[in-house]
Amino acid sequence: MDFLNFLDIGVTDLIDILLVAILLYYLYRLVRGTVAINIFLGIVIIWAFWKGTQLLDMRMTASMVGGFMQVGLIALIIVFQQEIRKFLLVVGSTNFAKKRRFTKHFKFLREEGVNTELNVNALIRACEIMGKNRTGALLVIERDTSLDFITSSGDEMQIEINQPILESIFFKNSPLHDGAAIIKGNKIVATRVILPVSRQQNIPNRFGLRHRAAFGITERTDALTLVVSEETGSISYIKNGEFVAYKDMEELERIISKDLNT
Ligand SMILES: Nc1ncnc2c1ncn2[C@@H]1O[C@H](COP(=O)(O)OP(=O)(O)OP(=O)(O)O)[C@@H](O)[C@H]1O
Repeated sequence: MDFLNFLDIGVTDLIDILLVAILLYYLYRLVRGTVAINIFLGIVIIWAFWKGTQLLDMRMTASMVGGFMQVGLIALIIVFQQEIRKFLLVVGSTNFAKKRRFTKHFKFLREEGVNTELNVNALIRACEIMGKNRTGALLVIERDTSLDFITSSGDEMQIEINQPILESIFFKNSPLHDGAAIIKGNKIVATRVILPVSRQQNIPNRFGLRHRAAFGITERTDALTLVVSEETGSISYIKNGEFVAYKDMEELERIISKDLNT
């Protein structure tokens, strides 16, 4: 029963399997909810098939699929270019000082004097009023990936969030209304920020640059965005380069609060 040799498993093999499982899980989290998930699943299936043919010593099939897998590596880098970028950006710019679970044990890492809890209710109420008044708005909420690399394109500031402040920033005649506002903790840290625009083909044409900019930043980072349409007054919640569906404002508030705590 030579082919069952692979069942002879040691401690290092177990650690090896565990590490691969963790890596696959994080890869899955990165591509979850995007079109890349289908490509990712396809690759996992082909890889499992390849390993299966190798274990069963089916040499011809294994060498054919193996050849495909080797070329596939280059294709993979091209196909997952966005996700690899996002992954490296997340690894390179993670705000460890903001990680709640982390800072719970290491108080010295907390930002001094900063109320890090975002007032989601004020944010939602402001969006609701702006929607009713047909005031366009683009709000980007920072999570673990630092957004410092884009805030410099706008006007940096430190304003505690409340409903009237948000409304006055995006008021049509306000000098600050253009572009995006960046939210960090419970503060607006920049306004008039220019975001990278998404080149996704499947965004319907009725959505213009404001929405494309929201898609763009959430494709590249783990930020959350709220877009109030000037044209229709509708409020879109965009995360991971996708619209997130919600029934009413109460549900939206719950979803955002949950997303901020995971
Ligand atoms: N790259 C960008 N980064 C940040 N804000 C942007 C960007 N591009 C456009 N905007 C904002 O979007 C506004 C233009 O919105 P546009 O009408 O093209 O978008 P839309 O998605 O159709 O939104 P609406 O439904 O409000 O009309 C600009 O005035 C500007 O404030």
